[in-house]
Parts: sequence; C-alpha cells; structure tokens
Amino acid sequence: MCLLYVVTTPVFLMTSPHRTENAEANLPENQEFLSGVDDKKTTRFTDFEGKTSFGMSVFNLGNAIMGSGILGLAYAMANAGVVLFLLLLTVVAVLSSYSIHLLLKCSGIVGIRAYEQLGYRAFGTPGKMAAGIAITLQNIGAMSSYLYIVKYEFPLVIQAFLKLDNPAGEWYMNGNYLVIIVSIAVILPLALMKQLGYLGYTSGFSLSCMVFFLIAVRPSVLIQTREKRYFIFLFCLLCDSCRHTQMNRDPPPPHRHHHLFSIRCSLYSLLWTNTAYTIPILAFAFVCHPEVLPIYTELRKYKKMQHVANISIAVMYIMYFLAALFGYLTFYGKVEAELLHTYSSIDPYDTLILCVRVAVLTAVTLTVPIVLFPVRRAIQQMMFPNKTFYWPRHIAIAFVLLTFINLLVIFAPNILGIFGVIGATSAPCLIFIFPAIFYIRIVPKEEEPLRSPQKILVTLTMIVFFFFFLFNHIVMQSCTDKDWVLNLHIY
Ligand SMILES: NC(=O)C[C@H](N)C(=O)O
Repeated sequence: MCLLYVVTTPVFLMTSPHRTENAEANLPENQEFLSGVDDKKTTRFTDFEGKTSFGMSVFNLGNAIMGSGILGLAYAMANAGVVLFLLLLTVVAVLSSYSIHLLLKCSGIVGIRAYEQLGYRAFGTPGKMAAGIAITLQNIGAMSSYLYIVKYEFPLVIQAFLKLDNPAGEWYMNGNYLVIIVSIAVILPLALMKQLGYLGYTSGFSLSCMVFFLIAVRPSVLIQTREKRYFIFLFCLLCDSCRHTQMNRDPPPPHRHHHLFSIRCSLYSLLWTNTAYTIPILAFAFVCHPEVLPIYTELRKYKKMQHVANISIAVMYIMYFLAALFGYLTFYGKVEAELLHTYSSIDPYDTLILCVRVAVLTAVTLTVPIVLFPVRRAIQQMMFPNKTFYWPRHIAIAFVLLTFINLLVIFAPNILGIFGVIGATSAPCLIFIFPAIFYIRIVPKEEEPLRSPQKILVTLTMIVFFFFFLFNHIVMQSCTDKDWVLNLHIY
C-alpha cells in the first residue's frame, strides 16, 4: 500500500482549500486525500452525530469490501498472470480509494452523507434514481453470491461433519432449506439493527475468519513439492507465462480454428482475453462505496473517514493478493472460478478444508447484513424520501429484501454469471463513474473551474476507465462464446 501512497500523494494534494459557506464543515474530509493531519474543526452535517469508533468503522468497511470477490481472485490471477494481476489489483485499489475521496468531498459540500443524495444534488431525481438502482443491483448481486455460497457449501460441511458418504435426501442436506434457515436465524436479526455501528463486532469476527482462511490456504502451498511451486512462481514472475498454461488447459472449441477468428482471438489473447474476467472480478471485489457514507454517518466526531477507507483498502489489498497467490499456487492451472469449489476436487473430508469452508461460510454470512443496510437506505431514499425513521418500515424492507434474495439464490444460474454481470455494470459505476461525474457537477465552478487540474484529472481518469470497461465488455462478449462460458459454470 506504500506504493499507493507514493503514486497518489502528489496528484491529490493539489486539492485547493474550499471557499464555500460550507468550508469549515468540509475541512475534515476534503482537505487532503492521504495526509495525516487531524483537523479538529466542527463538522456541520445535517444528518446524524456518529458514535462508532475508528476501529469498528475499519472492521465494518473491511467487511463490506471482503466478500465472495476474494474467492474469484485465484482464477483471475490464473487468467491474467501474476504480474498483470498485481498491476490491475493496484490500479483498482488506488482508484477505489481515490473515488472514496471524491465521494467524501462531495458529501462535505452537500452536507448529507448519502450516495443517492449526491446523485440528486448532481442531476436531480434521475441522478438519485441512477445511484439508488446501481446500489440496489450491486448489493443484491453481492448478497445473492454470499447466500449462493451458503447454499452449496453448507451441505458439504454438514456432510463432512456427519461423515455421510451417501446422503439419502435428508432435509438438512438440502441447500435451499439451509439458506432459508441461515437467513432467518442469523442474517435477519442482524439486519434489523437500527445502526451499522452495532455490527462492528460481527464484522471483526467475519474478518478474522477470512484471515484464518488465508492462513489455512497457505500450508497447502507448502505441502505440494515446495521447490517446484517456488520455481514455477519465479518463472511466472519473470516471463508472466501463467496465463498461457491456463489457455492450454482449456482447449478451444472446434469452430475457434476458423482462420479469421483465430487471428482475432490471438490478438485479443495478448492482453484482453486474459483480463476480460480479471477486471470485473477485481472491480466487484473492491466495491464498498455504497457502505462508505452510511459508515461515515456513524463515525465518531473528528475521525477521518478517508483514513478508515485507506486502512481498510490497504489491508484488503494485501489479503486479496495473498489469497489469489496461495489459491493459484495450490492448484496452479486447475484453479476454478470459485476457489472453494476447487477444494472439493481434493479430499472433502480433510479437516483443514472443512475448517476453511466453515470460516468462509461464517465470513460471507456475516457480511450480508452490512451490505443490506445501503440497499434499505437506497430504497427508502427512492420510495419514501421525506419520511423519518419508522420501525415497521425498517423491518418490512429488510424482510422483503431477504425474501427476494432467497428466491434469487434458489434459482440463480451460477456465481460467475453474477460476478460477470454485476462486476461489468454496476460495480464500475459505483466505484468510479458516479463519484467522478457527481464530483464534477457538485464541486462549484467558482471553487474548481472545469479546467482546473483536479477536474481535468477526474474527467480523464473517468474517460479512460469508461473505455477500458467498454472494451473489456466487448471482448468478453465476442471471445467468450457460449460453449466456453458454459464450461466455466461452477456447479
Ligand atoms: N460489497 C460488495 O458489493 C462486494 C464485495 N466487495 C465482495 O467482494 O464480495
């Protein structure tokens, strides 16, 4: 993460001091992106005076970042190669942190800490609806992927615990029932909490489960002929050949031998096909933007939300890289789109693998309530904009949302589809496109003219990011024809 600081500090410290009437209110968050100055000015936000500590906020944001995205990273690394993966991981992490800076600065100007309200301030009702819909789509997609893991992994855990070699259709081996039970017994009570801050403890526990997951995955790297693995790793670092091995593992479908198609694909395969899934998976893995402003609302006075975000992103950056590397080095060319599924191919009764499963299951289950909060807030902002807090509505929205996600999970096609669709659409909007356009519209022209270095930088980054995604999307559509994509189906 030091790298992030070195790369970004000179650019973001160009931010000029504010001269609006809200200037004092803005100071704590918008003065600088990465500096350690603790400015003890009074914030004049119109919403809520926070009581949650700095540490709990880091746990909550870390938990919001870390979800099922981590399980797709080893596959992303196998496709992109170690060096390209590390580069893309760094770019997405820096962009993610920068866009949080933009969101915080906008929220300082508007005086309200809600993503949808920034959309409203920038573009009126269409802006509010766009932000609300993107948050709803993204978070419903994320929650479905978490419950999807519960649906497929929980029965395996029970099977291993009970040592059932040939399950005969017992109800407790049915993933659908288990999803419903977990939703009612664990997720719903947590989702009914009035404030996100109360979830700090469960978030801390969820993160420690993921740390355990990392530690547990690590020995499996060492078990398998250590010298060979490290030799391969060094080799990959030097000539970045991992992706070619991966390509060789999946022989192309027969019609790919068509001359023109081969030329087109070999050109793409230089870079784009290998990153076609990598970037959406990385974008999905770093999304936490809908949760940033709700967590900021509850953050104790004088604590800097940008610091909370930088710490959470830095820790996740390291954990993501290690998770991808360990998973990839354990299975090398055989890594699948969802890491846990790859583990099924080796002994399912192995105690270590069982513990890994339980840890990931616990972690993703405890992430659902955190991710549900911004959706409920977005729905409230879109459907009941001027209403104050009302318990029956708070409970009803959570209940309806969970029921909907349960239905979705019972009928959802596969986890990769969820990553692909959500990662390629709402994630880039929430991570960068919306914060950038909201920033350009919300920061007054008197303060930062359209031609100011800050706004030019934001616009350029946004354009590059947008075209990169567009191009990636086209490549994904053209080179991953149906057979190929279907081969990647996990379950
Ligand atoms: N919070 C989200 O939207 C997704 C999360 N970043 C994940 O990896 O699962």
